[in-house]
Amino acid sequence: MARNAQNLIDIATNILLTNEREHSTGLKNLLYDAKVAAGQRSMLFAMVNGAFKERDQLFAVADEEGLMEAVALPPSSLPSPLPKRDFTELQVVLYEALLGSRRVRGTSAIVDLVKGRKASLQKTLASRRKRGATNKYVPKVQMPRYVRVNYLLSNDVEAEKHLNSYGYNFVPTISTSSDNTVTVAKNCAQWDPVVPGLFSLPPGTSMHGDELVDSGALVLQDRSSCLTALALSPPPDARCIDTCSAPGNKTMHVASLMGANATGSISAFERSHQRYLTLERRIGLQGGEGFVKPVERDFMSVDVNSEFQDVTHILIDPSCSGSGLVASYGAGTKAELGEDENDIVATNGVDEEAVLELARAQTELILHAMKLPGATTIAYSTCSVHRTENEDVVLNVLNSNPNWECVPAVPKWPHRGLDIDEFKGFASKVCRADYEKDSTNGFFVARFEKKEKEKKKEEVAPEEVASKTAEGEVSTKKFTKAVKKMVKETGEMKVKKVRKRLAAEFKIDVKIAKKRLKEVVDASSKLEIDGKLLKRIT
Ligand SMILES: C[S@@+](CC[C@H](N)C(=O)[O-])C[C@H]1O[C@@H](n2cnc3c(N)ncnc32)[C@H](O)[C@@H]1O
Repeated sequence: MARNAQNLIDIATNILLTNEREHSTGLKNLLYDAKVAAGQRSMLFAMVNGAFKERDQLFAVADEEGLMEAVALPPSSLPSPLPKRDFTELQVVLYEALLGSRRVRGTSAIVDLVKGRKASLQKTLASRRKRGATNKYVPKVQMPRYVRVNYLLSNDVEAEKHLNSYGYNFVPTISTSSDNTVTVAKNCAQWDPVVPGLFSLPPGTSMHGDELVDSGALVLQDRSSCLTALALSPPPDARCIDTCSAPGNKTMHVASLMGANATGSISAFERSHQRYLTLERRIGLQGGEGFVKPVERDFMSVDVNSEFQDVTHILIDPSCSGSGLVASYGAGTKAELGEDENDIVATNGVDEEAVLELARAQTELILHAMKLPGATTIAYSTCSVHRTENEDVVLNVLNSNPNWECVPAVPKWPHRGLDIDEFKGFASKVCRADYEKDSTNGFFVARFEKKEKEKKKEEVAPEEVASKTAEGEVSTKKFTKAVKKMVKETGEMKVKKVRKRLAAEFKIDVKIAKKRLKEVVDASSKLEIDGKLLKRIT
């Protein structure tokens, strides 16, 4: 009996672990595939779904009871990978003991632990409910304090001197391709091995009121959040768009990478008025005025046939579920930490519909950006760990637009996409970040590039771009070329016939063709060879 019960707990634990490993939002398939006796299937469904839904509540109770520590005492005060299996089994057993069948059966050490404390755990749960305690469980995460040097206003030497004056010594960073974690000792600082211009300080270091932070020369930004601008890395003369900018951490990181002598520009879109105001302020504070232009507008409203035709590089960091945010920083205010960079729509507890809706909007943003004729490079990121918002989005985009490909983003970053068969075409090219492996929030980044042959097709002269009109989006240069060709091929022709042929070729109204033809002829100084002929036909 106890063995059967333990078997069910083990199956439930494995399902939850697989679900987490594959960053899937659906448990249904895993439950259907489980090998259990017919009579046990409904018990398994209830156990897995209940433990999954009530995770925060259960862990919060366990934490108050000191059970989290009892399951796995970290070897020191430093963050250490938690033995995931034990915690997941604890989640299942707690569910059964407190909310499910209310019985604790099984043979494992976790079952014994919960059995011994059942009465006390029940009391804690009841008291939490009575005092209306939130059911959110925030893991005690100790993350280094990350600081980025803003190269528009400062440099690494100045930053080092500044930190030295506070008693911090820069020490060499120990990092290998297999260990990308960051551990900073007391009074030490270290440059990031992957992200240029980013340094880390010990967890809990408050930078509140720091002179260089207040002046915008130093920016408090999480390590993972720096990967997007790095994946884009536009040259200093690039024309860029950030489609989802506020509060501007990634926009201003792109600006910093382009440098103080950049000749390009960044149009920073933001659709929320409140957040736009923050963006505008931060662009000013961090030295982006003139070069970085805030645009209070929904990026989806951009007419890709007539606006921003010369934009080559696009950053897309859209609203997401925020499921990767694990950091519970020790000190510092929200604004100080730049936490409000994340526009979180659905948090834990995974609302599958909400996540699918986000993924739809994320896909549309990328596909819309790809329509800009000059676009060659796109960096896409989320602070979500769900494949729905990450690899699935990349796959959908690549299937919908074969003119673009996924290319390696930040090759130095050791952790790549989910190793699942359907993603094998690009999994090694995208980056994933994870608290346990990279000492940062959960994050995802992909870089898309337009395929070479498509770039050539789209190459258009600047004067041609400027002459595009809403009247069928026909450029004067293309139109003139077509008229010349037509006249050369056919010799004299009735004007009506010319108009009709042009209208058909450019898929425009005959009236517009007439107007455009007149424009071409009026400006026909360059059409001298055919001038006579053209005058006649008009
Ligand atoms: C995740 S946050 C961006 C964080 C920002 N990239 C940073 O690093 O500071 C997403 C932001 O994009 C905005 N947004 C979402 N969809 C948008 C759209 N279609 N056009 C313009 N802004 C959008 C949201 O209002 C929100 O402020």
